[in-house]
Amino acid sequence: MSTNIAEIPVRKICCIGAGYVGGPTCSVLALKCPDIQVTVVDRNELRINQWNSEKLPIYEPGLEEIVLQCRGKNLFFSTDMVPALKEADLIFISVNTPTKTFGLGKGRAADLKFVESCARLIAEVCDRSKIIVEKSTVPVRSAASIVNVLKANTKPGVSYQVLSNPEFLAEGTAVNDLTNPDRVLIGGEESEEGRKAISALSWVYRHWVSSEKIIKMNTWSSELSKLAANAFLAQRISSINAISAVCEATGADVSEVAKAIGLDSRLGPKFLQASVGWGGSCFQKDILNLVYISESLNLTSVAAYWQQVIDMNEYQKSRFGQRIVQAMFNTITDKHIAILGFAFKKNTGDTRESPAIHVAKHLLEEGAFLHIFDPKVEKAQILLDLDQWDEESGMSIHADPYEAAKGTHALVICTEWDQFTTYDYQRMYDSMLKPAFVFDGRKILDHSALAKIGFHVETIGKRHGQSFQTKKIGCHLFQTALVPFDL
Ligand SMILES: NC(=O)C1=CN([C@@H]2O[C@H](COP(=O)(O)OP(=O)(O)OC[C@H]3O[C@@H](n4cnc5c(N)ncnc54)[C@H](O)[C@@H]3O)[C@@H](O)[C@H]2O)C=CC1
Ligand SMILES: O=C(O)[C@H]1O[C@H](OP(=O)(O)OP(=O)(O)OC[C@H]2O[C@@H](n3ccc(=O)[nH]c3=O)[C@H](O)[C@@H]2O)[C@H](O)[C@@H](O)[C@@H]1O
Repeated sequence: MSTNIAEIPVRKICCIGAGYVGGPTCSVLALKCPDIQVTVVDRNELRINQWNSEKLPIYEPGLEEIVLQCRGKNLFFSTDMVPALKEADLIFISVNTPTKTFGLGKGRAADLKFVESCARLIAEVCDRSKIIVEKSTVPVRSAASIVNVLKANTKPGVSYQVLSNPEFLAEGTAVNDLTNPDRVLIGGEESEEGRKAISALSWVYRHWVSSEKIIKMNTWSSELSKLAANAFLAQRISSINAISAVCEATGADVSEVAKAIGLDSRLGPKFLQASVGWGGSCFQKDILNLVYISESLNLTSVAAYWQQVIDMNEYQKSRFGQRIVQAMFNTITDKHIAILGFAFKKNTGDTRESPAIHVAKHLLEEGAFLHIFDPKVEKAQILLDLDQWDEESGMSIHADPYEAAKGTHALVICTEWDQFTTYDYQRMYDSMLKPAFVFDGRKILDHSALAKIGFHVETIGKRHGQSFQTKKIGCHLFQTALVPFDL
């Protein structure tokens, strides 16, 4: 579709929601579109103050530079929602869409109360027609609900076009994902007005995204594509994690298997890193949402299929925790264990659904005392995530990895931070109790170098070092945990 820039009057954009999506997306938008004024609004005053301060509310490589360059020029953060909404030509709704915690669909359906309240506010305060862009991840056909709410409350003479424009950025690489997207989806109504709205949003993206990457489609396809993309990505990790369990039981090495699979050009090498399990704010909630939608449509086999992707992830997280206990002679009560990495992945301070939380809780329940270190996660966040335990009874949180390791029986790697590969593990080993264990839940360390130092090393998807348990300890408990043959 050709777009005539001069005809499209998008001069002011407002984004509701200054979170992990709204903040970075609008910062890049402001950087790439100096002719557009972008205002990000949020009802959370603390968050807005942080966006306006020197310490941004989220850590994302490359983001600070962009905010500093654009803030106060064509990028603004505010809690004053009404004027920003009234002035905007186009409004992004980028609020959270968590899993419902009560009522119909509890534990599975997406809670759209924040999206709905945005639609109500827009209809209440705006007195001229606008384009509303659904940026949040929502169940398929949500745009219809937004249209209904808007129509029922709209002022006379005002009309809205609602577009679906899901976001595919991943945390830790958000700036690069936004500046070089694989694709931009724009779903809209199949009408003249719908096409005009799609063109207007497309014009905004055309400031930096080539037209071949801007894919126009019907609204429901666009909404469903987002859920499907996350489900496929998570499914891939669950699949390699399922294979990792077979590797541990047989002597195959999951890294070798992943390499072999990934060289098939039909499959490709990405997202085949076996791990302690996937985390993050979206995979779980979006798949649960897909499961709920499928069940609601009486597609029970489809629902069961996607549910299994989540179940496999739960299995993987639990399996890792159990393996730590088993390897440490079936008891970790009163033992000191260092957890290196608490974020759900590297290059972010976000801990939402982090597998580290699951592992830490498992170890705490088994009676261990934890020493936690993460380069970017705030202490208060860790205490909040592990709120049943406090600093005296269960854990201490460290600002230095060597301090965290000192006097412990084991190191547990839960996040794949690059700097973890450069630490002086000899120094850590010398300060630890013996035998000293390493449990590498991310497969990032040099295991033979660690074994040379003297560590007993266990990792995902590789049969664990039998020699230590069977030859040196010889306890029957271990024999049962091991596979019945030696390679
Ligand atoms: N986090 C991520 O990497 C990605 C998230 N998404 C989707 O984007 C959406 C937003 O996710 P995040 O940015 O991570 O959420 P978030 O929780 O970091 O931010 C959402 C913000 O919206 C604000 N908010 C909620 N209701 C509001 C209202 N009525 N008025 C004003 N502000 C309101 C909240 O105060 C919060 O600051 C979700 O649907 C998510 O599934 C999509 C792609 C990537
Ligand atoms: O909708 C969303 O919120 C986003 O969800 C994911 O992004 P994100 O969760 O930020 O990060 P990912 O890189 O996908 O990692 C998710 C989890 O999987 C784990 N992972 C990833 C890749 C891999 O090979 N193995 C693996 O265990 C990561 O460590 C992390 O815990 C998707 O990658 C984004 O495209 C999507 O926009």
